[in-house]
Order: sequence, then C-alpha cells, then structure tokens
Amino acid sequence: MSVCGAARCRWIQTRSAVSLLQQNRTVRRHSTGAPESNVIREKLQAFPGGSIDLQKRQESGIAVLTVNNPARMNAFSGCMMLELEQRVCELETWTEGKAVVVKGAAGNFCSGSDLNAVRAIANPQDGMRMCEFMQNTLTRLLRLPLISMALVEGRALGGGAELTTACDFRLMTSDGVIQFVHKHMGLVPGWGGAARLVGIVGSQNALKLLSGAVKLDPDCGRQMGLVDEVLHCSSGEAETLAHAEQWLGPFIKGPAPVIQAIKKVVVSGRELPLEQALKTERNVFGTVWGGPANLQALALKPKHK
Ligand SMILES: CC[C@H](C(=O)O)C(=O)SCCNC(=O)CCNC(=O)[C@H](O)C(C)(C)COP(=O)(O)OP(=O)(O)OC[C@H]1O[C@@H](n2cnc3c(N)ncnc32)[C@H](O)[C@@H]1OP(=O)(O)O
Repeated sequence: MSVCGAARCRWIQTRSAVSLLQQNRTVRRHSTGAPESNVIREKLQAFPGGSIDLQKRQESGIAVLTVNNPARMNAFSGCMMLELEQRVCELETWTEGKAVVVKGAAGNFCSGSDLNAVRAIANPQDGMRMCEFMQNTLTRLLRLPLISMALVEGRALGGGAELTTACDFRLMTSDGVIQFVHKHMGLVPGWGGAARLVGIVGSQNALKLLSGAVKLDPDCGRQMGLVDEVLHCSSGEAETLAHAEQWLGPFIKGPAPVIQAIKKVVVSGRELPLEQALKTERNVFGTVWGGPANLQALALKPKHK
C-alpha cells in the first residue's frame, strides 16, 4: 500500500472508531415539526445566569471545565446546560488534549439544576426533554477521548452528584460531600446518574445511596469505590487544582494520541458488546501501531524494569 493509501486507511479507521464512540444524534420531531432537541433548547435559553468556563492548557494537555454560578452554589441554569454541550463539543475535537478536570467555582462543586428553572418546567414532558438533553451531553462527556476527573470541593448535590459520575475519576477534598438528594425532591436521577452509579459502585451501594439520599463523605466514598482519592489541602482552590493535576500526572504521561487511544479502548470495553469492542480495539490499535510514539519506543530498545 502506498504511504498515501496507508495514511488514508488509518484516517478511515480512526473515523470509524470515533464514530462508534460518539453519541448517535438521532433527530426526533415534536408535533410542531421542530426537532425535540430544539424545543427544549428554546426553553432552557429562557433561564440565564452563570457560565460553563473552559480553559485548555496546551502545555500540559489538561483542560479545566468550571461550573460557574457561585451565587446559586453553582446550580445549572438553562443557559449553562446549553453551554455545557458547547464545551463538550469543543473538547471532542481537542486533538492535543489528554485530560479534563471538571470542577465548580468558589469552593463548591454544583448544587444540581437551578430550582427556579426546575419550577418553571415542572411537567413530565419538559422534564423528560431536559433529561434527554443532559443525558446526551453527559454521555458525550464520559466518552471524550480525554481522561476526565470530577474535582469535588464542597457540595455535589442532585444533578451535581450525577455530573461526578460522568467522569472517569472522582477526587474529593476533605470537606467534600456527594449527595443524591433526588428522593428528597420526590425524584430519581434523570441525567443518567443512576445508570452510571450502578456501573461504578454496584447495585447494592447505588440503592443505598439513592434510597437513603446519603450524605457521602470522602472516606465513605472511597470505601464504596465512588471516590478515587481524598485531597487533604487547605490553601485554597489553586492549590487543590494543582494537587488534582499532579494526581493525573502518571496517567497522562506520554503523547496525546496514545493517551486518547487508551481512553477510546477503555470506553469501547466499557460500553460495547465484546465482538464490537474487539473490533474497535483493533481499529484504535491501527491508529497507533507504527505511529511516531511506537517507532520512537522501538528505536530505543526499551527495557520495562
Ligand atoms: C433532583 C435532581 C434535579 C435534577 O435536575 O435532576 C436537581 O438537581 S434539583 C436541585 C437539587 N439541589 C438542591 O435541591 C439544592 C438546594 N439547596 C440547598 O440544599 C442549599 O442551598 C445548599 C445545601 C446547596 C447550600 O446551603 P447554604 O445554607 O450553605 O446556602 P444557601 O441555601 O443560602 O444557598 C446560597 C444561595 O444559593 C441558592 N441555591 C442553592 N442551590 C440552588 C439550586 N439548586 N437552585 C437555585 N438556587 C440554589 C440558594 O437559594 C441561595 O440563594 P439566595 O438567593 O441567597 O436564597
């Protein structure tokens, strides 16, 4: 095969692996003829406030995604839900990236949906539309070809607790609390948080956390397997973030294409039936085999002592 042909073949393999891992954006239509997703987009647009901030650090390959609405303990306004989708979209195409840290502003993680917006759309149809929208965005967040971490300082409540489950890892500061408060609101998780929680801690623990609306502290979170590390640092947000980035260090050492390929094979192993996962793994393998990092490693005659 010519060099051009090999390059094209690799490109096609990457695209097919990527498309397998990306969200199917099926367009369902509302009775007005407008796609369902547009109906909820318009409604969410009516609830402003806060922002979702994205900082991409080219030198480290780590992005920081901040849920920023401190006056409401970083609750998600409608506009923030829309903005989160845009930010995830930006991260999907960040080829130089290796990881993303999801955090809240001003020492709190996120207190879930903005209750003002929730009150205004408190009917089953809009509730289901909002859930579908957030499920799609959080599924795309979890499937990013970047290693993701929720950095939980202060409270992660309701939808905020669900957001932590859409990341690969969860780190908590010693003052952190994760609480699925849904039962107290007469609800169940709807942003995909229950399905993901079962996958992370098993159905027994998930049932305890949801039915007890347990205020989970970092040590209990660790015992249950929901929390990967507890950070004991007290000198403020910048230091906490630096510790979190340090924790990521060993996992993101190496070239971005290799880190992204690792994340892709883990996502396919986690989500796809075995035959499909094996196929995706072969395709992703083809994107790194004989690639620059592979050739460099071979040239060095490595010994993995
Ligand atoms: C159930 C799932 C659902 C979903 O969409 O799937 C949700 O996520 S619903 C939201 C679930 N979250 C809550 O119900 C949180 C309710 N708030 C609280 O429990 C407290 O405010 C708390 C514990 C976050 C903080 O308590 P603290 O005493 O430290 O502070 P304040 O209560 O004075 O809060 C400061 C300020 O923030 C406003 N706030 C907090 N959370 C929300 C929220 N989710 N939506 C809107 N606004 C929120 C609170 O009202 C205060 O504002 P103020 O103008 O000073 O009254």
